[in-house]
Amino acid sequence: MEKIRQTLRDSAAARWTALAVVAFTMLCGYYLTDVVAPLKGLLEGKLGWGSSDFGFFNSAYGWFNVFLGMLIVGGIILDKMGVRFTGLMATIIMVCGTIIKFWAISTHSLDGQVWKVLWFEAPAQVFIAGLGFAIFAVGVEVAGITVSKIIYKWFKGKELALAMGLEMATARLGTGLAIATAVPIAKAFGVVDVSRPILLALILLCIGLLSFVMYMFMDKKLDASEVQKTQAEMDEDAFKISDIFKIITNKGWWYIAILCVLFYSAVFPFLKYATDLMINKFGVSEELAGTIPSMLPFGTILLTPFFGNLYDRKGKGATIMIIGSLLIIAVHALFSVPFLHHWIMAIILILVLGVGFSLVPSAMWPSVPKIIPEKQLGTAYALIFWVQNWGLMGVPALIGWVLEKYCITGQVVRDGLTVNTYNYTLPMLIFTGFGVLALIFAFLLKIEDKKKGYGLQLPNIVK
Ligand SMILES: N[C@@H](Cc1c[nH]cn1)C(=O)NCC(=O)O
Repeated sequence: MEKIRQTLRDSAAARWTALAVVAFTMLCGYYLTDVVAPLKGLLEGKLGWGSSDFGFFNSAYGWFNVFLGMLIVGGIILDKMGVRFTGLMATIIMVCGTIIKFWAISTHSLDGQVWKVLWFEAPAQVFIAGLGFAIFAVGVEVAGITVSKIIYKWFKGKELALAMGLEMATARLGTGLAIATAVPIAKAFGVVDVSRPILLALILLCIGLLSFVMYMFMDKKLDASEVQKTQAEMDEDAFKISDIFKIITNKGWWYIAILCVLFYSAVFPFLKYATDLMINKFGVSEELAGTIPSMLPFGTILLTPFFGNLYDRKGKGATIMIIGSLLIIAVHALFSVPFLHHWIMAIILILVLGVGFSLVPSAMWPSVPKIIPEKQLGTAYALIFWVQNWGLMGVPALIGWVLEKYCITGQVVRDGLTVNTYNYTLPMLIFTGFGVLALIFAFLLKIEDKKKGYGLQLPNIVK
């Protein structure tokens, strides 16, 4: 009988270690992604950033990813050059973008300057900080797709959804820590300094870069342990530009991509404003306001791998995405009800949102390899992230604009700084709308799965 060849991925210790190392890099990236969000009030009081400046800055996340197609370029590079080269480039880009962002927020040399670029007018500081954030975002998004491919490489036919869930859980620890610690760090030592949390994020990212370099050695070892492909097999597997056409003509892929942009538009942009919502609607103090939204990512840390494991073993991926979308709608609709303003209600809703935010991603990302072949996977993930980035770019800007135009209710003095107060009913109704549309696409995906037999309702583990 032929002996089954063992590779490094057959060693549980090796594959879980590889996962831990790359997940840590993502944690560092997610920390920086969200560290500025809880500082909205301090940025307004200390640096004079209005709600639309804040929204404009947050929209920078998608500037290069969307308009320059950097995510698509990153996906093609990933499929052509492999995970080691692409991941290293992505982490270096994250560090470079953060250096620019830190400089913009800590310097006084831009004070008093207002720039107009195309239709946008904002303080020079907002533009430069946005530029840094936009560069960082190219890095973190390409790192994200690279890590998805790395996980597939190590876990295909094994605990794929659990591994993806654990990676997301670790990354979200970064989001939770960012939301919970940004204001206390900015206010530490009795002097308010909004650049301090960004400096910490920069240090973390440098450690994340070292962590990825460590992974590169593991990846080399994995490749060496696998059966070497023949030239003909490599030519057959090589990514071709025509593969993009194959991906974008796949209806199932489109349903996942649209569900992704709608679902994430109801969550990540919400998190940017969640601290401010706690202060304005639920009357929580500025110091504690980040604690409640930070329960969202912390809650997902256990649940995302839990639902991933469930999907691995029992299947029902499409149904999981439908239930997750339903929860998101319920939570945002209840957040929009004006008389529900007790902080306990806020905690309950955030916890339920955490369940929804665990359900959809735990099933969505491991479902992509069921629809798209492995050689196109990097590009397929990149294209989904590209569609998603329209939402991550547009929705924060939209909410900032809506707040400033329709929702200002007055002004208060907090810690000696005069800031606006806001009514969040309209923004929360907008988030509810995204949830409703996401639900429709989750149903369409389930129908398409039934037609095409992708196996989204089947377990991932091959016995
Ligand atoms: N494309 C990323 C977006 C993101 C937001 N913050 C950091 N990255 C993504 O969707 N990642 C998957 C996830 O569920 O976190």
